Amino acid sequence: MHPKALLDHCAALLAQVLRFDHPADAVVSRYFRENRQLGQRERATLAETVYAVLRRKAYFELLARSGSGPKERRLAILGFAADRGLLSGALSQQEKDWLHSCDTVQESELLPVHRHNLPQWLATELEAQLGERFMAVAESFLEPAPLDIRVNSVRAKRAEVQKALAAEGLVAQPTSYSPWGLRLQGKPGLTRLDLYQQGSIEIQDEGSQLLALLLDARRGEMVVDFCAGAGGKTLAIGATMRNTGRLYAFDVSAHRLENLKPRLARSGLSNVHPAAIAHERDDRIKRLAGKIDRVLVDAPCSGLGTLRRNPDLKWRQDPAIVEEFAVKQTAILASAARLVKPGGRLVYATCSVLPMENEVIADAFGVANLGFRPLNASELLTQLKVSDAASLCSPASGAVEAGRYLRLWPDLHGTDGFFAAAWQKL
Ligand SMILES: C[S@@+](CC[C@H](N)C(=O)[O-])C[C@H]1O[C@@H](n2cnc3c(N)ncnc32)[C@H](O)[C@@H]1O
Repeated sequence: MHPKALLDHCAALLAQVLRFDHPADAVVSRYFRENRQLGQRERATLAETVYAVLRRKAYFELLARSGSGPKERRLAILGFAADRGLLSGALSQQEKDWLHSCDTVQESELLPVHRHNLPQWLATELEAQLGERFMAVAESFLEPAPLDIRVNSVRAKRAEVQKALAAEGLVAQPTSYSPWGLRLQGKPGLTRLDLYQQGSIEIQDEGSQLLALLLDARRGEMVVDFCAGAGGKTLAIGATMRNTGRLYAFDVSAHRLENLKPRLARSGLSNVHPAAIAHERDDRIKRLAGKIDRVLVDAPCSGLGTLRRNPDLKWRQDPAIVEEFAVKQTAILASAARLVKPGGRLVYATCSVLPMENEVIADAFGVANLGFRPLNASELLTQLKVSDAASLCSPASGAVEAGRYLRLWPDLHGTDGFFAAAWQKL
């Protein structure tokens, strides 16, 4: 495809994505379905251009104030995710001169908003929480996430998978904290590999793997993954149970649970029982009350810990939506807690970085549920032989002891932003 046509596609797709009426990945997929003539490379350039613009939208909009032509085209030029030579072939002389002048802008001259590229409400929240670390965290969210896989311990060993990947010419290193993880160099396609087709690997951020690890589900237990979705954590939990016991995968979205089925088939797990529930007080939940050894609540949340992958979220969420999530999270956690039997473990987790969806929910649950003993995440992970577990957890704050909560950050741990709290039912 001629670079001019490719740039036109980028601008057209950006115009759709920047309406923010649907998630960016859904808009991109729809655009690809509607434009079947686009090849693999062109699709990659289009998607990466859109994501580059979403990441640095505030900065690019500043640059786009100068220049001429439709705004989406200017943004697409700034974010264009292929080499400059190719881009040049698509630009007028005036656009080339404008782009050259944009290249000379010094970072030191920029206002904070043009460096952190966050909406003001979110910048304020994060700055209040992070103080001097704020800009480092914000900048870490501007980088694309690495590609992590989880080795399915029911099917294979991590070292074997690393070797098998090497035989395919793929470089992968063991992850720093998760015992099952490998981090790939670059972003190779993995789904065509036998390793993937035969269920030895799943694509999963290292942070997600650590949440499943924290539940520490054992052989023969009764376990519930309350918000299982497409089952990323379900599969990891099922493997820690060595394919024994009974693992219920609940979700209100039957559609998401459908997406678990092919993954389940590949994984070789036969201990997983997916079931759609109407809501968190569903009769099915009532019947299991007090019977479950371990319950994971991977709660619906703003997703603001995943901005490296979903940069549109920062422009689509707002404080009112976060407030709604907090209400939902409180209700789901309270219902899920009823499942846990005495001596059993409850884990509450999110992929949000906002205290309102994390510490505030967990602290309030603790105050209202004295029958649940808070567990120290750092101690649990140390027992599970995670190296330097204390560095993955929150420092002491107010009445809360150091290490109480798991708190993952891209700048510190190279994972998405995650939170988790654990309790034991007395
Ligand atoms: C963070 S996602 C889960 C991701 C999944 N655990 C994984 O690892 O891939 C949250 C899920 O909660 C589900 N959900 C929302 N409200 C719920 C409720 N009241 N009860 C159970 N699940 C709910 C959503 O459908 C969504 O799939």
